[in-house]
Amino acid sequence: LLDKMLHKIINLTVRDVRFPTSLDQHGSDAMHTDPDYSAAYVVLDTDSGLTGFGLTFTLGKGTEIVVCAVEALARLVVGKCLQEIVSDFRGFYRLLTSDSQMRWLGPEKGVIHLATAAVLNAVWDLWARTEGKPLWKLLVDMEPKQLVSCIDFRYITDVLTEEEALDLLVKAQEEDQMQKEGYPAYTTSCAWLGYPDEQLKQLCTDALKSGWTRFKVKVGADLEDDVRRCRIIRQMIGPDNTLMIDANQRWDVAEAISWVSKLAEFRPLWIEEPTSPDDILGHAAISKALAPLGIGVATGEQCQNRVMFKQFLQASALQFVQIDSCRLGSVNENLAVLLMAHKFNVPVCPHAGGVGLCELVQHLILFDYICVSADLRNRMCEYVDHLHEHFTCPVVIQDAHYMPPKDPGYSCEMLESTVQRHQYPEGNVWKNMKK
Ligand SMILES: C[C@H](O)[C@@H](O)[C@@H](O)[C@H](O)C(=O)O
Ligand SMILES: [Mg+2]
Repeated sequence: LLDKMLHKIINLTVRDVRFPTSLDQHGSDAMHTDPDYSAAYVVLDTDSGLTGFGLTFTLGKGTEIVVCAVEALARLVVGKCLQEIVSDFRGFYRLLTSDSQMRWLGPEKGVIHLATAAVLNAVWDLWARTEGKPLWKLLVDMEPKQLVSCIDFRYITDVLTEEEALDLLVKAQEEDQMQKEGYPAYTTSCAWLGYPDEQLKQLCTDALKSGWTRFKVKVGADLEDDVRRCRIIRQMIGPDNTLMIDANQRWDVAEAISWVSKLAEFRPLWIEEPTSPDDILGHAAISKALAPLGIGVATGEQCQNRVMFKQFLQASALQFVQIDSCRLGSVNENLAVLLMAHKFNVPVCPHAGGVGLCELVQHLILFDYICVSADLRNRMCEYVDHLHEHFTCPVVIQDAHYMPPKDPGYSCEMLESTVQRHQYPEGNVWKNMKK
């Protein structure tokens, strides 16, 4: 093992891979009306022959900018051996995020942070493959001291110190239960905003048949539509199943409160991204106003970094933390957020879907359950039923639960044939399309 750890990363390639999901309105919401699910897809080659795969998620246009940012980070990775990186992973995270010239592009936000996520996801994948374990298991088996040494505590020590983090990590006990039952999931696949009612009904019927009990509906563009769609879905799923609604940042604060109040009769568990993802105090006001209605606020898929999450938690501005495997600085930064959420006693319900997000984030939420939260109340991981067939180790869903992945790595290796066909703009899928 040590031998493999000593081998060097000799090459980084990054490709722009896009799927024309907007043609069928998959993934559409009140702000993103024509998303083409895409990825900046990173491959790390080593001189041992082992390969690491990573990605970050985008909506189509602009992926080429993320690709450029990854290329700009490549020199910080190529030439290093894995041992050198993981023996001081905090240092390496800092190197990527705090490069004295490049940090001006962020810091730790926007395109440069998406690029950091893609690169670090590939490094974690490489590490897990080197150890021959799925990433979640690598984390579960790791000594707490080493785990905590991967986290950059800069800017969060006022709420979480390294010593506290060590205390929060519980001994792994519930692994067997996860192997047997899996981690509970909810589906967003039935009710994208661009789907007509007939399609929504059909998908909902199918989902109920397959055992789904928790459903998310897109809202926010037109109140009358929202009322009609929420009514349909609440009637179909019955009073005991769970409903969530997602506005994707469409409203101002007062508008969010009045709009959601009008949907309260459908008893949503949460309203997701009611307003600007940067407006912490706005979210706090919305949380306060909606609490008496029994509706929580969820956010995180566009929360820039651990510092923002810290303030959301400090301000009681969210009741559900939605970590994202490709928005934050990979596993390193997500570990910090999982631990802070636990300290504040706020459940983590990861954002997934897109392309590869389910494959990635399942590892993080399994770790969260086994080593941090040991709790399933009000907890579930998002699931979206698109594009899994393009991965070499796609997620396994059984009875609306994520079954723990068994293959070594972080599960985001794509089929090479997929990458070639979907590469933008030269792949066959795009060559003949007017886009
Ligand atoms: C553009 C995307 O599909 C979003 O609508 C999606 O991530 C969504 O917010 C979600 O929560 O799944
Ligand atoms: Mg969302």
